[in-house]
Amino acid sequence: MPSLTEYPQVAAGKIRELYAVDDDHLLLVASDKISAYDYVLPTTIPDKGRVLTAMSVFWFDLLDVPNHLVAWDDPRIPAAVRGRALLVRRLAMQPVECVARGYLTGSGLTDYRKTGGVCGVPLPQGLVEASKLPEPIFTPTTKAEVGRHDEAMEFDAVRAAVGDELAVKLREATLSTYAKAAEHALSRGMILADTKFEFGLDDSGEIVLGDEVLTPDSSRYWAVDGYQEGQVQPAFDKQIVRDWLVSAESGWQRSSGELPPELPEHVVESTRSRYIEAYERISGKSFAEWP
Ligand SMILES: N#Cc1c(N)ncnc1-c1cnn(CCN2CCOCC2)c1
Repeated sequence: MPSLTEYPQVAAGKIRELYAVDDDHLLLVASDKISAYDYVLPTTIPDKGRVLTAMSVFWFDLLDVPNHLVAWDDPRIPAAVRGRALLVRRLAMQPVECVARGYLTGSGLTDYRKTGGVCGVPLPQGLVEASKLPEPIFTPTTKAEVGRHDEAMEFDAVRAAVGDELAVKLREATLSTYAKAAEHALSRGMILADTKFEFGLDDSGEIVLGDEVLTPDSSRYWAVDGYQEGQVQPAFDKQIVRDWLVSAESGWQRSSGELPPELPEHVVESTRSRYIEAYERISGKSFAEWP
């Protein structure tokens, strides 16, 4: 069994790293780190990396779309990261974050209030926080460098970046995959408000779904119970952390620019439970069965 140190690191984000296994394979490793308010918090959430990896594996298996997953249990995966690592095939990743939105919130709502649409896609008047959109929309962004925000792209910018034909294929793949996932999530009592996919091309030029998929880090999940148009919905996974950080108990001021403090044990444990609950509700499986 190899050690992770044998694999050169080829990319790293706030929460995950990517290593080269060989010319054709990479290892996508999820940590237990958690971010909130654009900070990576000093406290980790035990098992978060394993839960989110298990969710990606579930979705790759459920969705009938070509994807980069080779294995999650393979001799090439070091024991130290087994269960929170995906062995994937190397793709030519496209320079677009492929976002699908079924509901209006966050930066999409901000764009709508300024322009009447999102990423140049016109929407009906009268929509409010958390409104369900008449149909899901493709609202791509750039892939910003670590520490910077992704920037909204209109469809013409996607066409300029990847060409007309591939732009259309990315939009279709994004919306069809979102629709399948949102339908399943709803059947499990969860609203998939929006999600971000990353696609690459394989050697035959086929579009292949990459990165992590449909995790609470790449998606907004809301519980159907309690959904209320017109108000900010609690994030299924991170709301406990967000609320504690802005509560008097934390002693932290978001506007201070200071790093957030360590999380108390009760917030860590509740948040761990929420990630596990999200996985078990979506997959119908027990997390205890994950390696
Ligand atoms: N997945 C995948 C993949 C692939 N299958 N083939 C080639 N490149 C990539 C790749 C390279 N960077 N990213 C962005 C996601 N990164 C994850 C780690 O953390 C940083 C962000 C994906």
